[in-house]
Order: sequence, then structure tokens, then C-alpha cells
Amino acid sequence: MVALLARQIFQSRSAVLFNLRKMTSAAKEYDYLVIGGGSGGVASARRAREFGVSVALVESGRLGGTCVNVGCVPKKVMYNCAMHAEMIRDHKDYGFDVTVNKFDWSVIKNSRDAYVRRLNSIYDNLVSNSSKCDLIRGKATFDADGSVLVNGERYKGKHTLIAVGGMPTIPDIPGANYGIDSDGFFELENLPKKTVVVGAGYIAVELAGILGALGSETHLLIRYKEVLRTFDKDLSKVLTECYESGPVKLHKETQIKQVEKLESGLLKVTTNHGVIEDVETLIWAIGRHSLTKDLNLDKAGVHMDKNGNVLVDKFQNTNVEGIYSVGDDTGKWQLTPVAIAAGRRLAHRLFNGEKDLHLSYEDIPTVVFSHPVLGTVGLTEDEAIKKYGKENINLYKSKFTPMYYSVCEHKEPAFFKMICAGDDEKVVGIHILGAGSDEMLQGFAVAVKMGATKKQFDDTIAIHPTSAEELVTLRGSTKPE
Ligand SMILES: Cc1cc2nc3c(=O)[nH]c(=O)nc-3n(C[C@H](O)[C@H](O)[C@H](O)COP(=O)(O)OP(=O)(O)OC[C@H]3O[C@@H](n4cnc5c(N)ncnc54)[C@H](O)[C@@H]3O)c2cc1C
Ligand SMILES: NC(=O)C1=CN([C@@H]2O[C@H](COP(=O)(O)OP(=O)(O)OC[C@H]3O[C@@H](n4cnc5c(N)ncnc54)[C@H](OP(=O)(O)O)[C@@H]3O)[C@@H](O)[C@H]2O)C=CC1
Ligand SMILES: N[C@@H](CCC(=O)N[C@@H](CSSC[C@H](NC(=O)CC[C@H](N)C(=O)O)C(=O)NCC(=O)O)C(=O)NCC(=O)O)C(=O)O
Repeated sequence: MVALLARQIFQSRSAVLFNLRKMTSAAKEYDYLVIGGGSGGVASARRAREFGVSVALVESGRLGGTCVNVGCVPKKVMYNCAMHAEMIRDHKDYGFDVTVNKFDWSVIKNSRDAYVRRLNSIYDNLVSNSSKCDLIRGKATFDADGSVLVNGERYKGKHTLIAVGGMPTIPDIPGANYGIDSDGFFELENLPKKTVVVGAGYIAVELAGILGALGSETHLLIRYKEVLRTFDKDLSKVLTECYESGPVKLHKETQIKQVEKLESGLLKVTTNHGVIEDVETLIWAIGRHSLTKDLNLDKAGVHMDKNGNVLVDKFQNTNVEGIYSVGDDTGKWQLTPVAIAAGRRLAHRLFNGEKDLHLSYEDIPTVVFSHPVLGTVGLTEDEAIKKYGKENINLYKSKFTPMYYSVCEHKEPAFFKMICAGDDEKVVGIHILGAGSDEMLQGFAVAVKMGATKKQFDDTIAIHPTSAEELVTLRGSTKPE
């Protein structure tokens, strides 16, 4: 009896192993298997094809990922839309007698969605036809041997890239599900009459700024006293002041306890300070988490941190040989150009023999499309003090009203700050806020990356009259307090 049982177990185990081997041997092999068709995955896959290797790209949703579909691209369209509202506000001051009959949200939503759909097909064409990657549509999961299953088919990469990005985080609060996230913002069919935005980071200030400028009664709820607390403290302070005096109603040290849906369909939002009634739309913008949960990374032995971010070294290697990760799912610098740059460098390293090539995560410039817009590159004041010591830091600051507002009733500040370190005053941080900062920063980021000094900035002739000229005419340094 025991012998019979043992034989049966042996036979069924052999059958499983046989099937597993059959399945493994049936795996379609590629030099490079890329999981995720967003900024990082597409960029890395296409660059790898330039080096002549075979590449498959797996995508479960819309090509282009977060940036194209529910991030940078549709956000920038809405930011541009909000800029029109702000210009219209100032038209009378420039002598134009303009009557606005209405703002039709559906016009910009429809043209924005059409643009994004166009980009989806451009990306499809770029990936499949121009670059000739095999595009595999479906959700990828790892198996123990590092192969990847999609729709029951098995694929194996000599090198495999994880670039699955992330998704918005929703808090565990009663009624939180009545709120939407940034993905939901892009699905709104109308401009909400009254909106509550929760969060103090990039997305919260950007979406609150857009909604406020377009005329939604917008309440921004932050846990602490300032927005963008991880940015340079002066930048954070000045932007917080702007949000206090602009169309957005800023609620400091405010946290939601409960959300209820009323019969009217509107929301009642209860906070630690009271109740916000008749809210049409509640938007959670409290951060994002990596989409690694369903990838079966444990099975493949790939290590993650406690938040589900894939752990990588400076070469984007995971702990498993031949498996790499770039972009948002690594939890660092969640920006499109960072994902693209890391993905491209990885392709050069793996397939073009550039064995030491990797992305430096220092001096990454970034812009927040807040109102007003701001940008930053290099170290914050606190980081500079930590690195160089207080006594070795000089700060240069300038706060002024950009010339555009000189004839306007509405005023907005510009604030520029330069942080210099050492006797030669190397410029280690630039933090700028005010109209035009978004387009201004890229060139200055090159100078910072090159290690420019204050003297070299001073030696550069100003362009007048621009806001940017402030950065080459700054005088009168102060020491950190
Ligand atoms: C509202 C918003 C505004 C933003 N604005 C800016 C901005 O102005 N500038 C900027 O630089 N950055 C911005 N970002 C950030 C930027 O969008 C991301 O940093 C960037 O998209 C990350 O690229 P990625 O390749 O890492 O991931 P993603 O672009 O998210 O791509 C990951 C892809 O993987 C796919 N995928 C996930 N799991 C699987 C699976 N198991 N199998 C197959 N496919 C899978 C997903 O469908 C997705 O297409 C914004 C983000 C948001 C949310
Ligand atoms: N212009 C650009 O380049 C853009 C880039 N992005 C990228 O996407 C990333 C994700 O954006 P985002 O979602 O704004 O995340 P962020 O990490 O930028 O900000 C989220 C903020 O929300 C606050 N927060 C966290 N938990 C809670 C909570 N439970 N209740 C209330 N507030 C909370 C925190 O601020 P505090 O601790 O002060 O409360 C936190 O910093 C960004 O970091 C950025 O990398 C996104 C949009 C635009
Ligand atoms: N800086 C320009 C951007 C113009 C641009 O790139 N527009 C794109 C949409 S942003 S598409 C989203 C994003 N692209 C980019 O970030 C631009 C990449 C830069 N040019 C580079 O090569 O590094 C991305 O995820 N890239 C991954 C990849 O390309 O591999 C477009 O319309 N394309 C249609 C066309 O060209 O016909 C602007 O702001 O106007």
C-alpha cells in the first residue's frame, strides 16, 4: 500500500517536472525581455534594438505608460489650459476688453484625449514597426527560473528588465473610496464646482493649481504647515505663501477622518478641524507605490524594499543576475527623463559594451507645474549644509515681481536662490520659482552639472529684461541661519 502510494507520488511528481521542463523548453527566447511599455521600458527596448539584439516588450495597458496616458502629457495640457485662464484674468490690465462667455471643459478634455490616443499609436508604430520589437500585450508574471509568463505563454530573456512603474496610493480611511486619484482626474467629464485635493507633493499642488485657476472652488488639505516639504525650505515657504493668497484654499495641518456620500451625490468630508460640505470631487494625491505586487518577484528571488520598490545597485542590477529595473518601480526620482535615461544607459551597457555606463542620480533637475511654476537642481540648503558644513556655504537670494505683473492688478512673486559651496563658490544648488522657471532651468542645470562657479555665472552677460538674468547678477551672499 505504502509502496503503491510512493509510486503514485513519484509518478505525479515526475509528470509535473516533465510538464515544467516542457513548458520551460517551450519558452520563446530573446536577448532582452522588457516588462512595461512606459517611459523607461520603451526607451530601453528601442535603444537595445539599435544595437541589433532581439527584444520583446510586454505591456498590459496602454503604450506610453503613466507619462503619456495619465501623467506628464495630459497634465501639461491641463496646465496650459489653466495658464489661459490666468492670462485672461490679466487681459484687462493690458487694455483688452474681453468677455468670456464660458469655459467648456469637454473641449479641452476631448482634444487632450485625442492627442493621447495619437501618441499611443505613434508609440505602437515606433516600438513595433520602426524599432521592430516584438510587442506582447498582456500582464507579465515571473516564474522561479526567471522566465516570464504572459497569457499562458512563456518568455525568457538573456537579460530581463522590470519597468512596471507605479500607481497612486489611497489611504485607509472610512469612505476613502468615494475619492478619486490623479488617474480619475483625467477621466472627469466636467470641471467640478467644489474640489478637495489631499496631499502636499507634486501632484497635489499641480492639480489644485489647475483646478483653482480654472474656477473650481479648490481646497488643498496638507498634513503639515507647508507644501513640497522635501524641496529647499525657502522654495517650499514661498510656494506655500502663494497658495495661501491665490484661488486655492489651503488647509494646513489638516487630515481627513471620514468621507461620506450624501443623497445628492456630493461628499461630506470630515477633518480634524471640522467639515467640508458639498464636495463634488475629492482627489487623493498622497504619493504612489510600485506595481510589483502581482509580478511574483519573490518567486524569481528578486529583492524589494518594504514598500515594494525593486532594489537595484547603481547599474540598475537587481540581486538576481540578468534581471534589472529602471524607473518608478525602483522608488527613486520618479520622473520620466530619469526612467528614460536609466533605461537607455542600461541598454548601452548590456548591448554596446559600455560596461561602466550608468545613470548618476546627482543634480537631477525637476520642475513642478505649480502656480507659479518652480524648478530645482542640485542640493537644498539643508543638504548642502550636511555635505559641506554651514561655514562653507554662501546663499544668494532674490525675490522680485516679474515685469509681466508690473502693470497688473494681480501680482505674483519670483524667488531665486543659489547655493554655493567652498572658497571657489561652486554652485551646488539652484532653486527658482516664478513665471518661466520651467523653461529656464534646463540650461542652468547644464552649468550645475559641469561644476560651474558663482564667478562663471557672474562672467556671463545677462539677457535683459528677463527673469533669468537674476541668476547671473545675484549679489550679497548670506550664511545659513
Ligand atoms: C499626474 C502625474 C503627472 C506627472 N508629471 C510628470 C512631469 O511633468 N514630468 C515628469 O518628468 N514626470 C512626471 N510624472 C512621473 C512620470 O509619469 C513617471 O516618472 C514615468 O512615467 C515613469 O516611467 P516608468 O517607465 O518607470 O513607468 P510607467 O510610465 O508607469 O510605465 C510602466 C508600464 O508598465 C506597465 N505594466 C505594469 N505592470 C505590468 C505587468 N505586470 N506586465 C506588463 N506591463 C505592466 C504599465 O501598464 C505601464 O504602461 C507624472 C506622474 C503623474 C502620475
Ligand atoms: N512635474 C513633475 O515632474 C511631476 C512628477 N511627479 C512624480 O510623481 C511622484 C508622485 O507624486 P505625488 O503623488 O504628488 O507624491 P509626492 O511623493 O510628491 O508627494 C506626496 C505627499 O503627500 C503627503 N502625504 C503622504 N501621505 C499622506 C497622507 N496619508 N495624508 C496626507 N498627505 C500625505 C506627503 O507630504 P507631507 O509629508 O508634507 O504631508 C508627501 O510628500 C512625485 O514624487 C514625482 O516624482 C508627479 C507629478 C508631476
Ligand atoms: N519637450 C517637448 C516634448 C515633445 C515630445 O516629446 N512630445 C511627444 C510626447 S511626450 S512622449 C513621453 C516621453 N517622451 C519624452 O520624454 C521625450 C523624450 C526626449 N525627446 C528624448 O528623446 O529623451 C517618453 O515616455 N518617451 C519614451 C521614449 O520615447 O522612448 C510627442 O508628441 N511625440 C509625438 C511625435 O514625436 O510625433 C515639449 O514639451 O513640447
